[in-house]
Amino acid sequence: MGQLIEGVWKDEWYDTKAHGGEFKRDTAKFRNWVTADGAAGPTGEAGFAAESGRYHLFVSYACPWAHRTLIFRAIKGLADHIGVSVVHPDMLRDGWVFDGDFPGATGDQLFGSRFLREIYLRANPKASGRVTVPVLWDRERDTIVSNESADIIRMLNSAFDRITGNDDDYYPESLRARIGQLNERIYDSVNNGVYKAGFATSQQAYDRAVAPLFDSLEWIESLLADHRYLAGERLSEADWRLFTTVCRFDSVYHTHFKCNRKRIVDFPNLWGWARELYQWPGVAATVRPDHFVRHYYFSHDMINPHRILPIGPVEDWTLPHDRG
Ligand SMILES: N[C@@H](CCC(=O)N[C@@H](CS)C(=O)NCC(=O)O)C(=O)O
Repeated sequence: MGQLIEGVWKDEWYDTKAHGGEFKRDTAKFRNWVTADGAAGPTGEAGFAAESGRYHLFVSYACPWAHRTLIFRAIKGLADHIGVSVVHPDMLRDGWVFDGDFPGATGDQLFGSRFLREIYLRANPKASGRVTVPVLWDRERDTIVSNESADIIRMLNSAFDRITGNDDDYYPESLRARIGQLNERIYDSVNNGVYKAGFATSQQAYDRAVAPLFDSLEWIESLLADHRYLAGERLSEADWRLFTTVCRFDSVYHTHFKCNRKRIVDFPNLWGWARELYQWPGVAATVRPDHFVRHYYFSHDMINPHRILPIGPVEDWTLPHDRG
């Protein structure tokens, strides 16, 4: 675990001391957009046109942010157009590595690198900052398009539609304002909230994270009592962004990050909604408990010093979801 400083790897854990024991997530540094015609997107440079075979994703099956991009690749019919390299689930002194000795870890399919940081240094030999997944790589310009999952899923939602013929829209114009409101609260209190609770190094920082987390889960439970999906009757980006945290919750966050006031299975609407999304065509194959259980319990030895992986829980995600 570490970061790049002016192109040099420094092995260090998150600095929570600077913020009263609180974990602060870094902002992503590469923020270009793939667009249908290569015009510039909301941030970054122009020149990244959607083309089959041109782009590649570097991901971890363990990571909820990377998981979003794998889901969009699956549900938007992009598997034949965007390649994938999957890192090893253990993230230790060297950060993410490409060892292939774990089922589903593919190694670096483009360059045969050992470390993910080599991909960042290829894009910018003087790169500084955390070396995170997901990374969307451009094989033509030999650089990183983006390392921000929130942006990558919006690109995958629409930029390749002419190539795939799949125009399913998870960010429709009419729901954008509502999706924005949902994302804001859910990102801060749930997606990132579990990390703020789990990485807290003071009681106060933990308390400040865990109360809003469960308030938000109760609020989501009530939304899902009245509507099939978060933004109403239509499945949207907001649902997929929440799903990647929810599918890790009972097996990882509940125990390892001490988010244990309740489990997902204790919220009937949320649990049914989660099973429906899990059962959505193409999605189950992107959910890899073997990677996420191993990653969290093994990599974070400051939380779990003996690196013992837990036996449970046993939950059946294939049960009928009863949401239709
Ligand atoms: N803003 C990024 C966050 C990605 C992120 O933090 N990924 C984690 C894995 S879950 C990571 O790679 N962490 C490595 C590190 O912080 O050194 C996104 O959503 O794409």
